Amino acid sequence: MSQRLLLVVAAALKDETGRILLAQRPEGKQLAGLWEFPGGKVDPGETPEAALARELHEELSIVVKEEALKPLTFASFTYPDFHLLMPLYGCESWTGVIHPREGQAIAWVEPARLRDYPAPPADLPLFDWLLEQAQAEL
Ligand SMILES: Nc1nc2c([nH]c(=O)n2[C@H]2C[C@H](O)[C@@H](COP(=O)(O)OP(=O)(O)OP(=O)(O)O)O2)c(=O)[nH]1
Repeated sequence: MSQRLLLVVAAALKDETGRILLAQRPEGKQLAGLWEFPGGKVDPGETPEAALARELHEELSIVVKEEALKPLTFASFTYPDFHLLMPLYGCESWTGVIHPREGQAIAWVEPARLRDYPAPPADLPLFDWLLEQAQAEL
């Protein structure tokens, strides 16, 4: 069976203490209520980095330079309607103050606590990857 491949870009925004920003998917969206990385679909003709900078501005009102987006790892996960391919970029610098613009709750989460937040299944290996990285940095 062939499945639609959906390219979604996501960011692990990291603060000075190593915490990662999660955002709760707003009501009415697919997977509502689950905690995820900010990001979204790459539009036709858009690079992944441009798409992620755009989404971060739309969702959180911050400005991120594409050079500040560091490729980390990716998720590849089959949902009922599509196959998700989601590169995860790290980002430690931006301008502006984080302000959720779509009514979504946000949380700064220590890597060891990421698994406490109900999340889309595609994200769970990414949570584990971030924890391993944080532990390796100690
Ligand atoms: N942004 C984001 N999406 C994720 C994550 N994990 C995960 O499975 N997804 C899925 C949920 C959605 O099916 C898809 C992203 O779609 P989206 O609805 O957030 O993208 P978007 O903002 O461009 O959507 P739209 O409402 O403008 O159509 O990827 C994640 O950590 N972050």
